[in-house]
Amino acid sequence: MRSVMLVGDSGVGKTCLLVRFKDGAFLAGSFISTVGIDFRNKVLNVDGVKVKLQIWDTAGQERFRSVTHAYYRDAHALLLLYDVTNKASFDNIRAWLSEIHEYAQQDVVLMLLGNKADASHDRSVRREEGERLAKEFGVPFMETSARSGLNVELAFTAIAKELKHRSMKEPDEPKFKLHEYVNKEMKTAGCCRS
Ligand SMILES: Nc1nc2c(ncn2[C@@H]2O[C@H](COP(=O)(O)OP(=O)(O)OP(=O)(O)O)[C@@H](O)[C@H]2O)c(=O)[nH]1
Repeated sequence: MRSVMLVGDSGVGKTCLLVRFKDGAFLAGSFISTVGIDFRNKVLNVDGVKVKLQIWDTAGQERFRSVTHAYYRDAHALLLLYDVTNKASFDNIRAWLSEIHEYAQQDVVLMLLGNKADASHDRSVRREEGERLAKEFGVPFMETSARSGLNVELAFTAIAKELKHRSMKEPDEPKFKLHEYVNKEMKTAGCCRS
C-alpha cells in the first residue's frame, strides 16, 4: 500500500479531486470543509501491475495543521494543490513547500496541481505562473479540474507509476522519470484533456 497525501489551502478542491478520482463524479453543492484528515483507498492498474493507493485528504484550515503534520512522514507522495481562481492559495505554495520540507520524507514524490482550471472566467493565476513556480522548485506540474475531470486520472496515474517504479527496482527496467512523463503527457494532451 502506497500512501498519497493531498495538501493545500482550504477550499482549493482537495476533497473534490479525490471524489472525482475515486467515484468519477463532481461533488456539487455547498462546500463542506474537511475536519482533520480522512482517507480513501483505490487500486490502480499500472502497466499490468496493481498499485494500491491510500489517499489522504487533509484539512486545509490552519487550525488542523498540527494534526496533518503528523501524517507527512508516512506519505510516499504528496499532491500539493492551489486554486487557479484564488491568488492567495497560489502565493501560499511557498509556505506549503517549506512545511513539506520540514515534515515529509526527503525523497517524497511531489507534484504541484493548479486546480479549478475549468473556471476560466474567475481565473487569477495563469498556467505559465504555475509552470514557472514548479520549475523553480523542480517539481512536475499540471492544471486539473475536479469539476470537468481534466487531468485528474493522469495526476494520480503519474504518481502511481513513479511509486510502482520505486518499489520494484528491477535493474533491467528503464528508469521511469516522472517529470518527463508529465511533460510528455501535457504536450500530447494540449490544453484540454479530461
Ligand atoms: N469550478 C470548480 N470548483 C471546484 C473544483 N474543485 C472544487 N471546487 C469547489 O471548491 C470548493 C471547495 O472544494 P473542497 O474539495 O471541499 O476543498 P478542500 O481543499 O477539500 O477544502 P478543505 O477541506 O477546507 O481543506 C467547493 O465548493 C467545490 O465545489 C473545480 O475543479 N472546479
